Parts: sequence; structure tokens; C-alpha cells
Amino acid sequence: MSGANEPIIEICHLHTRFGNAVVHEDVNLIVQRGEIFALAGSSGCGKSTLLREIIQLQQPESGSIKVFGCEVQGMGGDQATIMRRRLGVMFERGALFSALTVAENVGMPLREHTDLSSALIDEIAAIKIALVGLPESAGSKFPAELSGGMRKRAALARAIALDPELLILDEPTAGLDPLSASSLDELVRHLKELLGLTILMITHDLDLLWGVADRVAILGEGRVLGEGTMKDLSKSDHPMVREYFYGPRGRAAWEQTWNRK
Ligand SMILES: Nc1ncnc2c1ncn2[C@@H]1O[C@H](COP(=O)(O)OP(=O)(O)OP(=O)(O)O)[C@@H](O)[C@H]1O
Repeated sequence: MSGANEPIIEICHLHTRFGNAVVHEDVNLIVQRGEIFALAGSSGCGKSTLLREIIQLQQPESGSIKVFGCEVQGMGGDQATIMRRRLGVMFERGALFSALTVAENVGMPLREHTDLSSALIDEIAAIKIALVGLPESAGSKFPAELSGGMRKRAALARAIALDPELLILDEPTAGLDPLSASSLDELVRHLKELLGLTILMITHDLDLLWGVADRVAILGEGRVLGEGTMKDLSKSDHPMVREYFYGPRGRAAWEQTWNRK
């Protein structure tokens, strides 16, 4: 695995607007290999839009987005396919195909992107299902038969099906009860270590920010308002950043974190 200081995502002077509404005025950030980088910020500040731009589901107005050193805007054909193989995405609602079993869902990227035999795909799917802590029996179930936490794990298994270098998680713990959320936190950290992943995640979950993220960028007012470890950010003077730490939810998460240590 390469060392630190190898940018995996580089966003430079990104500007995005919908009609007259400017979402990103001038966003700049770098995600380094091997880190868990979280994007936080109030609702509507443009986190999901940024994620969609990184994975080419949306076009910014101007600026640059490089993933693995290559500009993604205008990237097409084989280069785009190769890039997509190197990254796994878990969407907020899991986005599993309801008519397919968990094993078929997890095997889907392998069917799309490789020439592996069905038997081998089934074997790899079973390994990924075990890796995310689901029982073997979950493979033959349909998404609707699983709990919310199990569905997130199944979506995670699918996101790592192709052994990505970069894993993008959109609100991984949204909608989970605190116990399931905290076991998912542990799983994310465990997978990062085990698979040598770089992880970019969008989250509002303060426990995830404090407990799992190596660095955090807080988006707001069309730009990155603050960036660093949660400890660094807790010293920021910016009122919107301070709200994260010294608003009621922020204080509770802070206290919980220090009590755990
Ligand atoms: N396709 C679109 N057309 C028009 N406006 C859009 C579109 N997508 C997003 N927006 C607007 O852009 C802004 C940013 O949306 P986005 O979903 O990126 O925010 P967010 O930070 O992810 O919010 P949340 O935390 O609530 O998910 C919002 O005001 C949203 O209404």
C-alpha cells in the first residue's frame, strides 16, 4: 500500500449552481490515500451534490475534480470504466435491487465488470457477505427481508465487491438505531484497516465524525469552512463550525467521546 500524501481525490475551485442558486462557490479539498475523510455540514450545503459530481452523476459549472490523479469531467469510455472499477459507492438508502437476493446484489458489480465464472462470483459474494458481518444465510434473502442495519451491511458488501481502493459512503448510519449505528462505525474502521481503503463519507452523525473520521471538512456558504481532525475543528472560530461542537448535539457527542477514551 502507498504511504500518506498521495491524493486520491483533489477538488479545486469547484463551482456548482442550479439555475440562480449557487451551491458550491469555491470548494477546495484533498482526500489522501488511506484516510477516512468525512464531509459534514448543514442540510442543503451541497454534500450529496459534491458526491454525485465525484462519481460523474452530475456536472459542476466549473473547477476541477481529480480522482486517482485523473480529471473526471469529460472522462468517458474505457477510462471512466476503469475508474469506476476502482471505487465502490454505498448510497444512503442502500440502493439494493429489491428483486435480487443479497448474494445476487453483491455479485452484480462482478458480473458487470469481470469475466469471472458464476461459481467464482458466488464464492466472492459469500466472502464479502461474511466480511461485513452478515450470516451466510443472509445471502439467499431479499433486501426486504433484512433489517435496516443488515441492508446497510449488504450495500457495503456490494460496494466492496470489486476490491475498490476508494470507498464512498453516503450517510452510512442514517436511519439506524444507536446500537446498529455504532456497530456499523466499527465495521467501517475495520474494513478500512483490513482492505487498506481510502474512505470518503458524507455524514451528519457526530459519533461517526468523532469516532471514525481521520479528517473532516465542514461545508457551508459554498465552501469548506473548516478542515482537519475533529479536535482541530473544535477550536475553529467560525460560527457554523462552532455550532457543530457547541450546539446541544455537538456537546453530547463530545462528552461521549471523551468518556469513551
Ligand atoms: N438536481 C437538482 N436541481 C435543483 N436543485 C438541486 C438539485 N440537486 C440539489 N439541489 C439543491 O442543491 C442544494 C444542495 O443539495 P444537496 O443534496 O447536495 O445538499 P446536502 O448537503 O447533501 O443536504 P442533506 O444533508 O440534507 O442531504 C439544495 O438546496 C438542493 O435543493
